[in-house]
Amino acid sequence: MINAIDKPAIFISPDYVIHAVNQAYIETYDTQVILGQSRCHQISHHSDEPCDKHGEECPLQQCQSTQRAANAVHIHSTAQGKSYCDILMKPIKDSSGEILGFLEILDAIDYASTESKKGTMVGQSAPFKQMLNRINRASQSSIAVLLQGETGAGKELVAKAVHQASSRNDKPFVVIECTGLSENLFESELFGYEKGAFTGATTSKKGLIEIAHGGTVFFDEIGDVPLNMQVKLLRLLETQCYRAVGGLKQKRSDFRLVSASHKNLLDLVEKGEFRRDLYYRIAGFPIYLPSLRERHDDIPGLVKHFIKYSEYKHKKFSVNALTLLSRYAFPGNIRELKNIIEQAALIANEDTIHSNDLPESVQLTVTSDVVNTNTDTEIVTLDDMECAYLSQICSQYQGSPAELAITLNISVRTLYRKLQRYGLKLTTL
Ligand SMILES: Nc1ncnc2c1ncn2[C@@H]1O[C@H](COP(=O)(O)OP(=O)(O)OP(=O)(O)O)[C@@H](O)[C@H]1O
Repeated sequence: MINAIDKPAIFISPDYVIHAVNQAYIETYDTQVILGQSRCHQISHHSDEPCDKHGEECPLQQCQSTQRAANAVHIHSTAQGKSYCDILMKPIKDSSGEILGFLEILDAIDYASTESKKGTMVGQSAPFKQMLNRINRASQSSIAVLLQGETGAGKELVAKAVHQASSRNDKPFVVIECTGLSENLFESELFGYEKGAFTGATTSKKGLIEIAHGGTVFFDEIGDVPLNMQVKLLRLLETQCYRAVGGLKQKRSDFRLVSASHKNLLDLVEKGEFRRDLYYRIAGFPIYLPSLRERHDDIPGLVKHFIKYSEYKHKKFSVNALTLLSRYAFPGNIRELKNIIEQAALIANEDTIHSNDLPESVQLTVTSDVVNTNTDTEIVTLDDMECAYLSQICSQYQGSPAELAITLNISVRTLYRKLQRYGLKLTTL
């Protein structure tokens, strides 16, 4: 029976011991499975302890406490290295309802990775894993997905992931940028037009909705669609039918809907700026994208990833520069991080990128953050405080090192030692 499942699968008893395994599972992992002896965590995590001892949620324990199927996203050690995996755990009961064991079915997530990998979403923080869990759930059905998150948080990348992980992945993924769409453009871009429909329409043109047939349409910044066009959009989404501009024939397109907005759409509904019926049509399955501030743990991995795929792959960030980055608030999220890394790598004269190669905005905000740190909420180390303070001075001070040393009440040698330690340079040097 287990071999009838085409994804990697095992049957385990409540003590995590594997009693049945299919070929797909054996091929996924590099550790040999000995039936009646090997435990699932030894194979998938190379660990002698269950995964909840290492900060991951154990779906087996969830299953045991709820008596129902459970799922979780884990990082597994596979034959191909570390990779994301979506786990579905189902309790198997006997005729009296007693749990005999658990069926574990695994689904590899190839659109995300823990380490830098081209074309994937990089991250390993808890909020990132929660988001992956939602993406995987959404991609298994054709429910309308609404992505909500700050600008630059990765909404387009997530929309692509939903498409890539769905059964429509061999069909088109079409992006419709809703910001700035006038009424005329809205209709001709989405629905296309017939020859002679308006001055300049010398040939007929297919609309984006027709091109997307069979695939996914991503409406980016859907909150920017003006009220009068929202009615037309709702009609399209409800019926999947439309007419090209200047055309008489009704056309139909089968597409999966993914929308995104950085604005709070429910607030817009309350203000009367977004139709309530349209909101409920697009928000079948909301996915929240955490801001970079909520996933600070992912910053070092993202830094490595962006450097690796830049022109400056040989350069590296100093520990202090990374510390400053991980303290910055990133209002522009991952897009801002990517820009900052490219700028700093370009500015750095050496192979090591130091704190004072970072844009002033990072150095200044971080300094004031650190200096103003409220000791009730977070205590920073004296080294971090000193590093942030000196980096602020370095970016602003116009005098000589000797004058600065006197002001700081330290010797010039101590000043140079500290600057070298934190990878800083005075602008006047
Ligand atoms: N997890 C991630 N790993 C690697 N790169 C990422 C990740 N998330 C986002 N990016 C990159 O960050 C940049 C911004 O992402 P994206 O355009 O998807 O954001 P957005 O939320 O759609 O932005 P906007 O709201 O401005 O449209 C892109 O270059 C994207 O490739």
